[in-house]
Amino acid sequence: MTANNIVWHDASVTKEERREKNKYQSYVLWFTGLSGSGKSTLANALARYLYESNIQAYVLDGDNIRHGLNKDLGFTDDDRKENIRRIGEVSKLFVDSGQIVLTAFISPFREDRQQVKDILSDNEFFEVYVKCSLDECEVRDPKGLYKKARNNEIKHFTGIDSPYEEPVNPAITVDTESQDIEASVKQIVNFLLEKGLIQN
Ligand SMILES: Nc1ncnc2c1ncn2[C@@H]1O[C@H](COP(=O)(O)OS(=O)(=O)O)[C@@H](OP(=O)(O)O)[C@H]1O
Ligand SMILES: Nc1ncnc2c1ncn2[C@@H]1O[C@H](COP(=O)(O)OP(=O)(O)O)[C@@H](O)[C@H]1O
Repeated sequence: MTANNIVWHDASVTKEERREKNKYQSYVLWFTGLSGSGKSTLANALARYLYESNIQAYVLDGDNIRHGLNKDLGFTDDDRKENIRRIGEVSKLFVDSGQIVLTAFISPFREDRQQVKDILSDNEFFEVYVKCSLDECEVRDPKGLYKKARNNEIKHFTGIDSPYEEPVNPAITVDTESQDIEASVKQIVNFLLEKGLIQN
């Protein structure tokens, strides 16, 4: 059921004022990739780098959000869609509050990622494709989930019996098979500097 009789209330402090005071823009870096590709590792390494540069960034991570806000959702296509829709809305609130948001969700469907982009303004959504082959992710298997999926102990596992749609035109592609964590963080930081999304 949808609610009636609700009226938007304008905020007394605007997004632009918050950005002005912070001295940096607010936006979403949307990390997407297979389980084990390195989304959480890179988002957290970048958050640490930004924090030490006096820039507030907050990581929203699939595993963590599924313990709370989205604990009612599983891994069917519809549940993943709803997962990403909610995270998109939460990210939008963070951006409105002047924060940089680093999201680390598999977000396997192009359409769902596009929908998040569509609810944000220009220069508020940057897709970061964390590229890593399924073979390498299976070797890493940091949580032992691929092993379980191969043994049929987990159904609908991304890359095994559930699809992953690669980004078509991501803002950044970090190849975590050919470069180390530090090099990927540097690549993203360089992108942010070039775009004027952070200052030196
Ligand atoms: N069936 C299945 N498929 C994929 N992943 C699974 C599954 N079951 C549990 N997990 C664990 O949940 C993490 C993915 O959650 P996400 O919210 O990022 O997934 S999605 O965006 O809704 O597809 C994922 O975390 P990451 O490894 O960090 O990606 C897994 O640890
Ligand atoms: N070059 C690399 N870049 C990122 N992670 C790497 C790299 N090489 C090895 N790893 C390891 O791969 C694992 C990736 O796990 P994680 O960050 O949880 O991935 P995801 O969030 O995509 O599931 C971590 O254990 C990390 O240390």
